[in-house]
Amino acid sequence: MSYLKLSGCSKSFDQYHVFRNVNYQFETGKMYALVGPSGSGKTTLLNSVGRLEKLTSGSISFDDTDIKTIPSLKCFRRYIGYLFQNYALVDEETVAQNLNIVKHYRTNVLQEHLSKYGLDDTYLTRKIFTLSGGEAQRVALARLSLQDPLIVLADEPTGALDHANGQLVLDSLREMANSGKIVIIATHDDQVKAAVDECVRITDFK
Ligand SMILES: Nc1ncnc2c1ncn2[C@@H]1O[C@H](COP(=O)(O)OP(=O)(O)OP(=O)(O)O)[C@@H](O)[C@H]1O
Repeated sequence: MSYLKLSGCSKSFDQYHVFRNVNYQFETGKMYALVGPSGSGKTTLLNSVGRLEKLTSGSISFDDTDIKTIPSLKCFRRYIGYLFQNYALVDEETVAQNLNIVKHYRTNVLQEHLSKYGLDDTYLTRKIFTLSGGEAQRVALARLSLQDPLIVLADEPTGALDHANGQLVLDSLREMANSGKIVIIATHDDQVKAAVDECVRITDFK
């Protein structure tokens, strides 16, 4: 089993302390919800793990490797995958172009990953702006599945979806956890809280 370990993590913006001295260990194969009131620092903590934010102090390691020592490209290809509330897809481009954004895959590989999320071949040439929110999030899941990262960071991934599409996202994230990934979901959604193995309350660290 592998671990993502947060040791003495603190983050401030100027004089404002978002979180202080966070110590926590996430395990592979588990799904976690990061919960707390609006503005409590969930996104900031998630982005610190994902190296989109720099910690003010402390460290984050995967097993014995400090994640900030991993070369950026390797980190974003192999270690960190993201799922966002707003999908983070390029609206004016096709589904295939969005799936090929990091690396070019053969069409049958794209089809295989789309079909896992209930999207048939006709979606490959659809532009993102023609998709529903639920379909767009399935494309984002297919992109994540192609990337196959060790750690999945999801920021309110069900926030813009109805219950059925939210459940599809949660079932897909559960499958990723079962395949040995660490899945961390920043959320306010009770549906997510009910689906995870552990709820990590960010206010407990303050
Ligand atoms: N780049 C920044 N500069 C200054 N302050 C920031 C910055 N990013 C976030 N903050 C502040 O840090 C605090 C935590 O924000 P964050 O988005 O992490 O909270 P959150 O718990 O994810 O909130 P929500 O549930 O509303 O999404 C907020 O007060 C926010 O204004």
